[in-house]
Amino acid sequence: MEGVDHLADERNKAEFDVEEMKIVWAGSRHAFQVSNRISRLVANDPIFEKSKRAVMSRKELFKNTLKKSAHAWKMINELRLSDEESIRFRSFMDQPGFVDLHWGMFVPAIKGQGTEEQQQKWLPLANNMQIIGCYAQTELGHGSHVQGLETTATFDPQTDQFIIHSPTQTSSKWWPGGLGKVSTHAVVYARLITNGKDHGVHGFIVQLRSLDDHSPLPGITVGDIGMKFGNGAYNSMDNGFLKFDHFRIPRDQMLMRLSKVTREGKYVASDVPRQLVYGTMVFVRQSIVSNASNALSRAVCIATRYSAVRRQFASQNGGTETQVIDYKTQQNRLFPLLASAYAFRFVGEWLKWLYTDVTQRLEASDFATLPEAHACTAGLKSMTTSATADGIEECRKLCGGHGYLWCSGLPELFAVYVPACTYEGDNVVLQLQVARFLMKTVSQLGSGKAPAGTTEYMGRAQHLLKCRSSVKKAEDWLNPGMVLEAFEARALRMAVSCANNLSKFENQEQGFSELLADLVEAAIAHCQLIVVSKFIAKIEGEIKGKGVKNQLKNLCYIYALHLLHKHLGDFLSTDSVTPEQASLASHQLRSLYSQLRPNAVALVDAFNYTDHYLGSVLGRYDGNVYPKLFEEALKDPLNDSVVPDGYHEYIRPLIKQHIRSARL
Ligand SMILES: CCCCC/C=C/C(=O)SCCNC(=O)CCNC(=O)[C@H](O)C(C)(C)COP(=O)(O)OP(=O)(O)OC[C@H]1O[C@@H](n2cnc3c(N)ncnc32)[C@H](O)[C@@H]1OP(=O)(O)O
Ligand SMILES: Cc1cc2nc3c(=O)[nH]c(=O)nc-3n(C[C@H](O)[C@H](O)[C@H](O)COP(=O)(O)OP(=O)(O)OC[C@H]3O[C@@H](n4cnc5c(N)ncnc54)[C@H](O)[C@@H]3O)c2cc1C
Repeated sequence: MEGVDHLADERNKAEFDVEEMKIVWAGSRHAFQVSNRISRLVANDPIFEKSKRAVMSRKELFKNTLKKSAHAWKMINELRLSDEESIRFRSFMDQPGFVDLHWGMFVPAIKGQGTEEQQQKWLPLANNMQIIGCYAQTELGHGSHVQGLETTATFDPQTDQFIIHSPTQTSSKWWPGGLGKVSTHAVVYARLITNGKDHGVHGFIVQLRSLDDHSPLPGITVGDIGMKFGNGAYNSMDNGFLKFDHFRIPRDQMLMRLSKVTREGKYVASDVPRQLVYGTMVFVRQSIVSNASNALSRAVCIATRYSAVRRQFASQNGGTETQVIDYKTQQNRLFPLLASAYAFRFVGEWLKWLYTDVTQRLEASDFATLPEAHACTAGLKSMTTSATADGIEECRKLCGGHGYLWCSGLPELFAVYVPACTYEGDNVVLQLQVARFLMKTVSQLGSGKAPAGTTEYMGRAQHLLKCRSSVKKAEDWLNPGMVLEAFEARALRMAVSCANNLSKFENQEQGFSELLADLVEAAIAHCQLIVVSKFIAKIEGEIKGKGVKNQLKNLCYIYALHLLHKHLGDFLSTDSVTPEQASLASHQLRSLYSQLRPNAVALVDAFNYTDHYLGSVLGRYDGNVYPKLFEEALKDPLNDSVVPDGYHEYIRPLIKQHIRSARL
């Protein structure tokens, strides 16, 4: 029934102040107010309607994205939205497109790697969208191995220009978002060659298309790489290819904040670490962690509301059928995902802080925390995106058959989200960066250099390598110190075990490649410890609102104990817990599920998502699922006519043939 809240009973059960939880989720009262206002602004504008994406052709979808992006830009200007509001606006628009790369990578690359002069020249143009840019790093032959890029930028002292060239087919740029059909400019990563010497990969601002008629400039071959996974979904994005044929750019279009080429062609490296050329990726990886909590919370919101609406099988006393959310199996799959959404939110907040901190330090020429910032952004990007992609698919299954319907919102969410496990660094490749960092830290233990930041616990190796968990009863698993100690012992012991195994190899690189799988496991254990510890830090801080802290505590321990259960092999094999303690953890987890159950719907309401943003019949705020499923079905183009197109050509002849042969 229209106007009736089918989830009202669920909402009445909540034991906490949902409005205060909304503020905790948003990060601050101000952030909540911005999100709340902007999400409704987008939802109420018919231009941003998105339910027909699945039945649009690629060209229609692409044009629809252009239309939405242009309309969004007009509104952002007319309403004079701040940067923060504009970011929220684009995110609630919820349609991947070239603007994501323009604002998300092109502009940050110029800010991070351009000199003051270059910023003054290019940023006003980019900020007014008089030029549109993308980030062209990956090539057909190399994505992960950035040092293996083949595109060359050879300095020509005669003309004071760089000649950008794609010497092989595999050197063609391949994948950059926004490149295929829209971008007028790109930050292109190419091997810098001066006086015949290869100085490795550097960034260059390159104009690709005419600003008059949008045609590619002479020497540029550019286009879209074709359809990607899923209908609709990420196909709104024009991921592109790009080939250069001795294309010339002025010398001052090399991004020269980190190193320079003089008029004479002399390469001048500054004293900052060369890895800063990867700075844009660090920035984006950091933002991907918060995005993971957005995507996972959307899926969890849909699955939770629907699990409360959906009923299967009579209850034991023969009354109404059981809400599927009451099955312990459903809770065991759903509630850890709900907890993960909150966990990723808080670790994302912390990572943002870490990123801001390292940026300020770099500006003051303090590079000490750069390796940790790289390891944290890489590892947490990897861990949270993998868990989120798996979590969205789990939410689809939690919704049974209807989860497979496009209008559940879950197939598209999955299709759009899953490449996050690959872009901005393949998730395995990134964990190996964490592993390198951990191995280095372990090798320095005892050298007098105390590990700091997220590896501070390694400085307590003497204790952590020997200690036995003191958990004796199920409630002990609600003790933050005991939980942290188990996670620290597991992470440290896995890292030390890898380091010991590595030391058995004469050649460290060979040892590393033999032990890759174990190293990735150790890196994941370290990242999980970070997430657990940041969640615990959150619940130990000041939190307002009736019952809010209590709910967050439950979620925190569900997150931690579910991880313990899932990776029990690690915890047992490292002697970080005993089988008895593991069984107490499972007992505690079940109790936490029961405590969470009455609050489940309210906890997803706290995400404050509009029905527009959720884009799901199953996740509707009012829970009015069944009539709306029918409405959606009737909107399908196949239902435009009762007798389908093709009946006379293909169905009728079959049936008639059958009748004729039956008569024989
Ligand atoms: C808005 C969302 C839309 C998203 C659209 C998507 C966009 C993209 O996908 S853009 C392309 C993204 N591409 C990647 O992420 C490529 C992944 N590969 C890499 O980042 C690197 O090549 C690498 C980290 C895997 C390896 O780097 P490399 O220098 O070739 O090799 P080393 O292993 O020898 O590293 C040397 C040294 O530098 C440290 N390091 C590496 N990266 C960074 C960094 N970003 N910041 C700081 N330090 C870094 C590395 O750990 C090594 O340190 P040491 O062991 O101490 O020598
Ligand atoms: C949707 C999407 C958008 C993208 N947008 C952009 C963009 O805007 N700009 C841009 O420049 N790029 C972009 N990319 C490219 C992206 O960054 C790369 O695809 C990514 O970095 C992975 O590199 P790869 O494709 O070379 O994978 P590969 O490295 O070829 O990975 C293949 C397999 O090999 C494994 N592997 C590779 N190296 C190692 C190793 N050393 N040890 C162990 N295993 C290894 C990986 O784990 C993986 O299983 C995008 C990609 C996608 C899918």
